[in-house]
Amino acid sequence: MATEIKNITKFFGKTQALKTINLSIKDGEFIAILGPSGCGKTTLLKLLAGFDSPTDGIIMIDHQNVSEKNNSTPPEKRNIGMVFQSFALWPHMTVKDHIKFPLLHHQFLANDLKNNIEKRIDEVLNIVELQTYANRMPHELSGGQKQRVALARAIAPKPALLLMDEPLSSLDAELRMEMRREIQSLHRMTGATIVYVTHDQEEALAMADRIVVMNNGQIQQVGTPREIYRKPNTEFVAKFVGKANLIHGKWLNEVTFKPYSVSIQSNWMNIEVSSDLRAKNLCPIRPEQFSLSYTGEGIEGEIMNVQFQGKEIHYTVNIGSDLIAIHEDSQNKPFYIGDTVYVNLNQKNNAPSLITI
Ligand SMILES: Nc1ncnc2c1ncn2[C@@H]1O[C@H](COP(=O)(O)OP(=O)(O)OP(=O)(O)O)[C@@H](O)[C@H]1O
Repeated sequence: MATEIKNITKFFGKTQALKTINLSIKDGEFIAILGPSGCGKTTLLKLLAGFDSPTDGIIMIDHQNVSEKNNSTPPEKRNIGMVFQSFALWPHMTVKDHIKFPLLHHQFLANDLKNNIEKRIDEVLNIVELQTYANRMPHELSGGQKQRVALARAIAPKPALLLMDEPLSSLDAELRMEMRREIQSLHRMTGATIVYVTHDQEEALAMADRIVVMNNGQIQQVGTPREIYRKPNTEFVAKFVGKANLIHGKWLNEVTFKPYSVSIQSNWMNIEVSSDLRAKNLCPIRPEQFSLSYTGEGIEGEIMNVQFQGKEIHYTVNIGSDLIAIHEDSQNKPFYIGDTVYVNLNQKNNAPSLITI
C-alpha cells in the first residue's frame, strides 16, 4: 500500500535529526534508505513504525494518517511488519510459534488468513525455506536461519508495509550475499512494499527499486539505482555512492568540461551532470571510467599507491589538481608507484556517455 511522508521534521532536544522529509512510496516498491551513520535513517524508520512521533509533518500509510505532531498511532495498530539487525527472536518460542504469533495478534489480518492460519504458516515456512526447522528453538539455528525466521514473522500477516533496519549487518559476508538474494525473491513472491535501511551502498544498489540517499537529516537524492549511480545530483551522492572522483575544472557549457590540469589540451565532451555539480565546477568520474597509459594524450599524473584486488588493480594517481582513484582490469599491463602516467576517459567503457542516462 502507498505510504506518504509529508514535511516530516524531528528534533531530539536541540538536535535536528530530520529536516523536512518528503517521500512517496508506491505500492509494492522496494525502497532503500541509504546514508552514513547519524544521517537520520533509523529515526525515519522509527517514525514509520510508530516507535516515535514527528516534531512536525504527517505520515500516511494505506491512506490512513498514522503520525502527526503529538498524535501517533502505536506500532501494533499500524499495518506494518518489522525486521531488525538483531533478529529480536523470542528465546522460548519455536520457529513455527514465531510465525503464528503475528497471525494471532496482527490487527489488520485479512479474513482469509484468520481462517487459514496453519496454511499460512506452511506457506511462509516454504517461502523462507525453513519447513524442516518448524519445531526448532532460536538457539538451535544458524545466524542466517534466525534472520529468515525474523523475515517469516514479519511477512506472515501480509503487512501493508515491511520495515527493515540493517537486517543483514550482523551476518558474515557470504551469508549477506545469500540473504540479499532471498530478500529479493521474497519481495518478488510477496509483492510487499519494503523500506530497507542500510549504510551499505552495494546492498542498496543491488536490491532496491529506488534509493533515497540521506545526509545530515536531509534527503539528497531519490532515484533508481542506475540514476543515483550514473547521475548523482550532489557532491555527497557522487562520493558516497560509487566513490566518484570529483575532478576540478571549468564547465564551458552544459556538456563540455575542461579539467584544470595544465597537461591536458582537449576538453571532455558530451558529459551530462547535475546543475549543482556544474555550478561548483566539478565533474564526477567513476574509478572505472578512467584508463591509464605510459604515453599519449591525457592528464599527466604520478602513481601514488597500488592495490591488487584480484579482478582489478586500484591505483591512486596525483594529477596536480586532484588525487584520483582509477580501477584497471588486472589483466592489463600493470603500473608501479612513482611511474609517470597519462589519465584518459576510458573509451572502452564509453566514459562520457556513461554519465548520460
Ligand atoms: N533518542 C535520541 N535522543 C537524542 N538524539 C538522538 C536520538 N536518536 C537519534 N538521535 C540523533 O539523531 C541523529 C540521527 O540518528 P539516527 O539513529 O536516525 O541515525 P542513523 O542514520 O540511523 O545512524 P546509524 O547508521 O549509526 O544507526 C543522530 O545525530 C543521533 O545522535
